[in-house]
Amino acid sequence: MSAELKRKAAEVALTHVRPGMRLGLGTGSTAEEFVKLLGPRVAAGLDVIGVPTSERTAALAASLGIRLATLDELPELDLTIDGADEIGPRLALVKGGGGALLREKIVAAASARMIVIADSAKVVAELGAFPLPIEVVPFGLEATRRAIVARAAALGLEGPVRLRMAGDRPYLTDGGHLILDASFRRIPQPEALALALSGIPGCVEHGLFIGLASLAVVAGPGGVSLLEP
Ligand SMILES: O=C(CO)[C@H](O)[C@H](O)COP(=O)(O)O
Repeated sequence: MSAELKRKAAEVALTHVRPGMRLGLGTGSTAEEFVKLLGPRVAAGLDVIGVPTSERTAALAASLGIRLATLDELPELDLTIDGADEIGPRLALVKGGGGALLREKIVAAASARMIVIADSAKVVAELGAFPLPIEVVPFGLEATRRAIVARAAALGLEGPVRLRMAGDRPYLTDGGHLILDASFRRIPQPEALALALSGIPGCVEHGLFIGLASLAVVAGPGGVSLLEP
């Protein structure tokens, strides 16, 4: 997606921000467009406080003068703005392409509302073309991977479950965990898959966000559209 489309979606999301709001700040290139637009508004006097979902977003927001807090300091948020890798029916999402899914999900769950910003290519009739990120603890990695394969086989897993790499080393999340990217191609039963993955020891969190988003702002060549669950 072009930076311009990302910015258009972010601009619409910004109209939902009110003075005094406690904001969850998402991660990824689209969420960064939102943070970049929020910075000048804060400099112009908009009083909000942000809880970042990654060290990367925290650094960007701080550089723009946005007041930040931890989720422990502000455990209830008004609104989270974040991107997504896929937006499916009823605003079920796949997230975690940027590796921040654990903090993103905790922050979204602590928010009264979550607005997803994306380009129209992220909207799909069925989730699964984007490999599902699954955050796991390093201990027992291969046993956890096999358990994921065994549980997910009946729920649409078609391809490999691969350890995400950053160059020649495993990618490490902000929480010190690893990410397995699972190639489903189709996820016909997201709720059942989410439940199955959550029950696997060693699996910290998965990238299926179900029932969390209340609005999607989708920018395409023909303009911006709003999707509700
Ligand atoms: O889930 C995420 C990070 O963990 C991102 O929101 C997702 O990967 C979309 O990123 P982008 O806006 O760069 O396409």
